[in-house]
Amino acid sequence: KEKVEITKEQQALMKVIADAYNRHQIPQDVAKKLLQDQYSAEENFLLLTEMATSQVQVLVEFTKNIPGFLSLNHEDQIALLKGSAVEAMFLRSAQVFSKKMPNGHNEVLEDRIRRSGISEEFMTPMFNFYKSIGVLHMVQEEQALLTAITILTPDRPYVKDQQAVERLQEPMLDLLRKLCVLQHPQKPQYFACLLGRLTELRTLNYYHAEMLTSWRMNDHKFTPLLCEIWDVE
Ligand SMILES: Cc1cccc(C)c1Nc1c(-c2c(F)cccc2F)nc2cccc(C)n12
Repeated sequence: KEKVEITKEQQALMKVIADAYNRHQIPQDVAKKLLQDQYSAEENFLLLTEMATSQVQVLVEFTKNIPGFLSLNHEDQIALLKGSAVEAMFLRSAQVFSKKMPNGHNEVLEDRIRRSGISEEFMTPMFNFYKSIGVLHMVQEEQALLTAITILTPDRPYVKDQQAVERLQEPMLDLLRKLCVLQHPQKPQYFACLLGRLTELRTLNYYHAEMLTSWRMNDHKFTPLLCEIWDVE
């Protein structure tokens, strides 16, 4: 049985990533608004747009705190952010959704999302993913590392220096593997399961692109930041 040890520098890396992840939380006022009294589909959509915009801002701030990210080629930094935004936001909202709020609020948030003019065909994969993340009961450090690993995916479109991204992603994967062994000793497959969620995440890019198109067809307005990160309008 191998003895799993987290080294000093891995502890330091963990602290930097976890602090960055916790420091940049979605403003509670935005999430709280969603839980207030009745809204029309239009108002629900506007609130979700505000929530999505703040999620992109939180994502950019978190990414800037990933050790080594700002030393990457600048075009590659943009390519990584644009290529991972949807996945990182699904991860973040899955975590917000699956535990952050007092009970009863999850149903209200789910109801708001379901009644915001988004068609059913996108709801099912979205909520299936939220549930599949919820059942894992990830600790904060695992969530933060998994998000950083998602952002540091070398084979995003237009990334030129993939090796430089791999060199940043590998230590995160190694640290996450050790953390899973230490946090979930009774589940030897836990690390593999987390990586399996990253594969499931990639399929959500497709649904998200479809959602954007259908919202635009119904003449829904986005914010400039959302237009920029997803090249719409
Ligand atoms: C904030 C939110 C939470 C849960 C579900 C949804 C539909 C949203 N809202 C959006 C998302 C989005 C996201 F922010 C996180 C996860 C999955 C997502 F579809 N993406 C976009 C893009 C343009 C406009 C909106 C309203 N929007």
